[in-house]
Amino acid sequence: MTALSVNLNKIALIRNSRTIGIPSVVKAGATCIEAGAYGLTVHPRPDERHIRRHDVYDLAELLKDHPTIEFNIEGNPLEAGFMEIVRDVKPNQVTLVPDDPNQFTSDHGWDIAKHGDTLVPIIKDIQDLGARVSLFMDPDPEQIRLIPTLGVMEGPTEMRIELYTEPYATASREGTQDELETQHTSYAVAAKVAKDCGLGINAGHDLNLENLPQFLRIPNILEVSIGHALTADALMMGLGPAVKAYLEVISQANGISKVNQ
Ligand SMILES: CC(=O)[C@@H](O)[C@H](O)COP(=O)(O)O
Ligand SMILES: NCC(=O)COP(=O)(O)O
Repeated sequence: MTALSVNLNKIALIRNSRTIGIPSVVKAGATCIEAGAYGLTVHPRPDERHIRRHDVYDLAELLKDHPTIEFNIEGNPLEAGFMEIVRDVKPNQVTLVPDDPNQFTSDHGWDIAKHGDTLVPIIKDIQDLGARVSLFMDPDPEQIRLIPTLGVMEGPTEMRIELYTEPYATASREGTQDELETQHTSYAVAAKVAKDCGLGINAGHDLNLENLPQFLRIPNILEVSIGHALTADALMMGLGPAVKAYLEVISQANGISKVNQ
């Protein structure tokens, strides 16, 4: 069953637009847990435009009362302060994302050929903390095939990739049927290559209630992390009902994908 990790970035973004602390990121996290989310995701960016450093520690405190709920922290490990937060919090998963500090949003995966050697000691440090490492990747088989050559597959924790799904989501929203099928096929091929390399497969960015069913026909997607669209849906239906709506779509899609596996 594909796990749903709810990204709380946009709750924090709304919270930051006033100085009175609402909506509470911690209360939103608790609501997601109550609704059945498998995990919580945060992306503390250097400019703290949404998730602030204290949010990460506050959520870590909440999750001490919920030991089965996974905590996924995303970010660029080469940015100052990120690894300090990871070492302090020791999350279940760390998703490494090659974002520049002033990027509007995440919009590309790692170039393993160029940065793989730099990532190796970072990956090993994170694995030594007991956390799973997920590398944010474009659906590029050649790049994905380079990951096992880094010597990080034999560590104490599972190695995963997170497929950056914005191109698929954009094709689903505004592309032709051929463009959508082409994108979907590229992700299916990338997922197969990752599976054959022994990598676990996560996915995220611009996934929503409309584009998830088709995407999850790709087998072996272990986790989707969703925040922007889920928060928009929550403004209309409530956060708890929105989480439940995503869980329902995922469980139905998984039922379909089981047939294809
Ligand atoms: C890595 C990724 O695709 C998202 O998790 C990212 O956190 C989105 O960042 P913003 O919420 O700042 O757009
Ligand atoms: N890794 C993707 C994520 O956490 C949320 O992305 P989005 O749903 O906000 O686009």
